[in-house]
Amino acid sequence: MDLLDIRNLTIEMDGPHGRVRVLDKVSLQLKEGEVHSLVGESGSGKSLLAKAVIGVLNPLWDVTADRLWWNGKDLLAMTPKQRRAITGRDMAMIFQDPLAYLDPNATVAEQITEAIPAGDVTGTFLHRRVDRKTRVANLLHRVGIRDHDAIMQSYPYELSEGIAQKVSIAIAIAHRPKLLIADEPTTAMEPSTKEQIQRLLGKLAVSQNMSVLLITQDVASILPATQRVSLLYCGQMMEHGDTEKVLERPAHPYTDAMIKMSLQAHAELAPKSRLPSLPGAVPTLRHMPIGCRLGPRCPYAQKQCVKAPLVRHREAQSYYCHFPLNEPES
Ligand SMILES: Nc1ncnc2c1ncn2[C@@H]1O[C@H](COP(=O)(O)OP(=O)(O)OP(=O)(O)O)[C@@H](O)[C@H]1O
Repeated sequence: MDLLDIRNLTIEMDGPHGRVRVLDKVSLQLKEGEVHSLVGESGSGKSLLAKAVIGVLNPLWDVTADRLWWNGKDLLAMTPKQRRAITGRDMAMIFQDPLAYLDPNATVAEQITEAIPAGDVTGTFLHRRVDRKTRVANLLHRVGIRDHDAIMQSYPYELSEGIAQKVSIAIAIAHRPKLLIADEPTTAMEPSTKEQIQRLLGKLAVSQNMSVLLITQDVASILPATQRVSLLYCGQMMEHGDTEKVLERPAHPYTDAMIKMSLQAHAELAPKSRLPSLPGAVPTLRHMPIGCRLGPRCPYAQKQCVKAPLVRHREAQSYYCHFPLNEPES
């Protein structure tokens, strides 16, 4: 059974110019212990999808789904209190700018201690104090911080960006969540730190049997750890599947373009060379194309694309496209 099972999730909201559909029948499944990357350009709906999972969407928006299940339970049928209980116990989230989320006035040790569930620490006052300190040290060790004595006493402003993100991960995993949502956790970091954090998330997924939903705009940045990948464009799912398969033989023109853009961005570009991006611009919410929303920008689009494509499968890949690329020769 999937830990998270989302089928045809749609989110609509009323804006000044009428009703807009910000997520359009999006499906995504997440298994226990899997690192799953959710990739898409800015405004594609990645954060909204994450917010729908943790249940913090504006209550005035219309949220419908054939299925929004957590561990076999229907999240949409729950009361806000029941959902908060599940989110608080089973889920955690980290963000792009860890320093903005850490308390500037408390030491690392104080902040991690606060995140350790009270029931985990028992015994006499003295015993609890020693136990807490050991647990904090263990958590720092688990996120790859060796010099934990010095880091424990530090305030956030004394930490490098990479260490601060590791501390925020230590805080997030202190209550042993089943799902960690990492919303662009390495976006502004330098490449070596980026890779360290990505590998750490991959290692933690295995050692804690924790699923990670890794949200990013850059398809190349997911490589070190992720097993499955989903690509969102303008609130529609374009393709998802086994990361290696999807990146080696993308079926959707959007995936293909994202991979090429990313590879070029990471390569040494000759001066004045053009990035191979899609023509045109991302449409605004008011002017969403009908059918496949990539249509007007897609080099392979034909008349048929004004009808939203149904999901199609090949091996460990699923995609939503009438004219897929890299079809196996028959
Ligand atoms: N509170 C809101 N009110 C109105 N529109 C919103 C709101 N939150 C998000 N949107 C719109 O929904 C769409 C998806 O937004 P979302 O934040 O999920 O994108 P994203 O893929 O996470 O982008 P980024 O990578 O920039 O964070 C965008 O067009 C955004 O303008």
